[in-house]
Amino acid sequence: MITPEQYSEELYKEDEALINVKRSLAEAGIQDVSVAAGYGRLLTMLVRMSGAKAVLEIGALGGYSGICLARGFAGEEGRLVSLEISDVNAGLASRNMEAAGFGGVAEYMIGEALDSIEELEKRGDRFDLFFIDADKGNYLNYLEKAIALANPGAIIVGDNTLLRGRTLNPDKNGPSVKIMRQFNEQIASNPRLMSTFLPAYDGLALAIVK
Ligand SMILES: C[S@@+](CC[C@H](N)C(=O)[O-])C[C@H]1O[C@@H](n2cnc3c(N)ncnc32)[C@H](O)[C@@H]1O
Repeated sequence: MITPEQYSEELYKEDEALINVKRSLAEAGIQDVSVAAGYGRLLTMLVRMSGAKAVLEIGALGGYSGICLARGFAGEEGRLVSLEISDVNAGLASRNMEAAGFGGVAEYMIGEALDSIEELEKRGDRFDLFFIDADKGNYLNYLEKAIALANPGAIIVGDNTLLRGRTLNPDKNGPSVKIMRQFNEQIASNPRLMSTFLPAYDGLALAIVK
């Protein structure tokens, strides 16, 4: 028997641009922790369905999710700001975005994401969709900042909310696990959010800022 995730991936094969991201990560010796294929497709659909024009991605890696997000923009109006601590990763993501036909769509801000967010706050930038996918220890901070930078009705997506099962395991209580549980609880109970939790792959939190 195959898993539901494998079945989904049989139905929807990754295309050349996304395969290229994976190939480039392997060639650079960088661990591939790109968003799962099915959730990448979901990101495209969320951007398209919501009509988001300004998207903030926290964690670029090789540009897999960046391509998925940019694919959701209808026409040429969309703008992606991507926060990445590694200049090597940001360079790779930028090249892969360009190869996928999205050159110039993304602005990469290199450094600690929280510092870059401070800069965005100073610039007065606001966003329609957030994809949180960087260091797990800052997920609660990223959630707080996303709510602060959200346009009304903005979508917040958080990846890896199950931490490969550690979130569910009462014997696992490391700092990232504790923060991820708090993040999931905040997403579920914050009165400013309408939300749900998708348990496929490594878990995905999905919320709308009311
Ligand atoms: C899970 S990967 C992102 C995957 C990417 N969103 C995708 O699906 O293609 C996490 C990325 O966050 C970056 N990162 C980790 N800590 C960070 C921080 N404090 N500030 C900014 N970026 C960070 C890592 O360098 C890595 O590239």
